[in-house]
Amino acid sequence: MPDVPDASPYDALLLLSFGGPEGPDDVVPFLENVTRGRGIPRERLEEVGQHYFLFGGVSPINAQNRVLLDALRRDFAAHGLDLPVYWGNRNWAPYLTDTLREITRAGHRRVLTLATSAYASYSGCRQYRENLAESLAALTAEGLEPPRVDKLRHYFNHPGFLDPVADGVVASLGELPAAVREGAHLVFTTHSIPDAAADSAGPEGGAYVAQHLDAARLVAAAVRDATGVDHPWQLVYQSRSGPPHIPWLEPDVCDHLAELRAADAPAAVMVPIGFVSDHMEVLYDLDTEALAKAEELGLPVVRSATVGADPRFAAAVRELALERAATERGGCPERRARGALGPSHDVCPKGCCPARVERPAAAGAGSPYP
Ligand SMILES: CC1=C(CCC(=O)O)c2cc3nc(cc4[nH]c(cc5[nH]c(cc1n2)c(C)c5CCC(=O)O)c(CCC(=O)O)c4C)C(CCC(=O)O)=C3C
Ligand SMILES: [Fe+2]
Repeated sequence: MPDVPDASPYDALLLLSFGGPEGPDDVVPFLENVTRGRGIPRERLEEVGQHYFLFGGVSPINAQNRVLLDALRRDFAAHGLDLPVYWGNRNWAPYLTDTLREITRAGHRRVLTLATSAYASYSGCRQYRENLAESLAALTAEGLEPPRVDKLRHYFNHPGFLDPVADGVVASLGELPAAVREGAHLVFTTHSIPDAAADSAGPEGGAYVAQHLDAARLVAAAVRDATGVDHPWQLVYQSRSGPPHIPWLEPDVCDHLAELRAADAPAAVMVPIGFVSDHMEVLYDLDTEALAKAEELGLPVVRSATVGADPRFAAAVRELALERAATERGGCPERRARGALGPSHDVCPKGCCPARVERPAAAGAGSPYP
């Protein structure tokens, strides 16, 4: 008789994502939701709106999440894990508050959250926790008694995240012309954030860049093991917004491609390590803009796959959920993680990834919703 996995005290898993428009009429209201109170220049918003209109006003992110949802449910069922999976977004339907209301009405009391962002930062972690707190407040105001909500630890260095990324890079190298393959550079790319946000990311600061560097190093090592070739690599940034006088993480991916060309690099693989699935940043900023730049430069470039709904990632989510459940029951489960940083913290401490203006944040120390 195989072991029945024990998720107690948890009784539901919440897939928490960004959300995106599903048609042209959604684009402007979606952007208004995203940018409310954030001081993003009007021109930047119009520009980003155009990226969505170029794809019929449809972001790929919701379809990606539906596939992930399905993969998680199938993986849980196949392993006898009885943990219902719900999906809610911060910025578009299905909205987080509606999903948490459904979870509350179904009688669930302990919810574990999987955010579709693998790294620490204000935008990638605390902002999700602030939105959880807002939704819990809204439900409380409706007279409901919402469940306790926790968040899974960062998974950037989990084998179930790293292995699919590494396989994607190996596959992309295989798509490059044989003559330039061996000398190809690996261009790991992630969302730029303000320098100030990078400095204060995580419990001790600096976690956003440190986590990306470790993940990139581990993937580059896995690629070397698979191909026998030590490809040079670098971490670069994309999708910068905000006013130009505020410093954000650099170099930009397109500038880096130009530098590679100038240095006579024969080819490159762009590895969108900062993104869990094919978001608009991948489809537009990389596949449209950066690949056009590469073409203009005459540099052969291929973009490698995101993790998406890879079965190894779904299995990693199951493993992380069971790990956290065991920890909550007072046990000491194995906590798998590769690299120099070790497994990330389970509970964000009070000052983790601080916002410019402090707001209540759930699923961490100091949450008003214990
Ligand atoms: C670190 C990070 C992630 C990765 C972690 C995670 O995945 O959460 C991420 C993801 C995403 N960002 C997304 C979309 C947008 N982000 C914006 C604005 C911003 N992002 C920022 C950072 C991040 N963003 C920042 C510092 C800003 C500036 C304003 C602010 O401080 O908030 C804007 C406004 C326009 C603009 O300024 O570009 C849009 C439309 C979508 C949906 C894409 C789709 O539809 O597929 C996704 C997954
Ligand atoms: Fe963003």
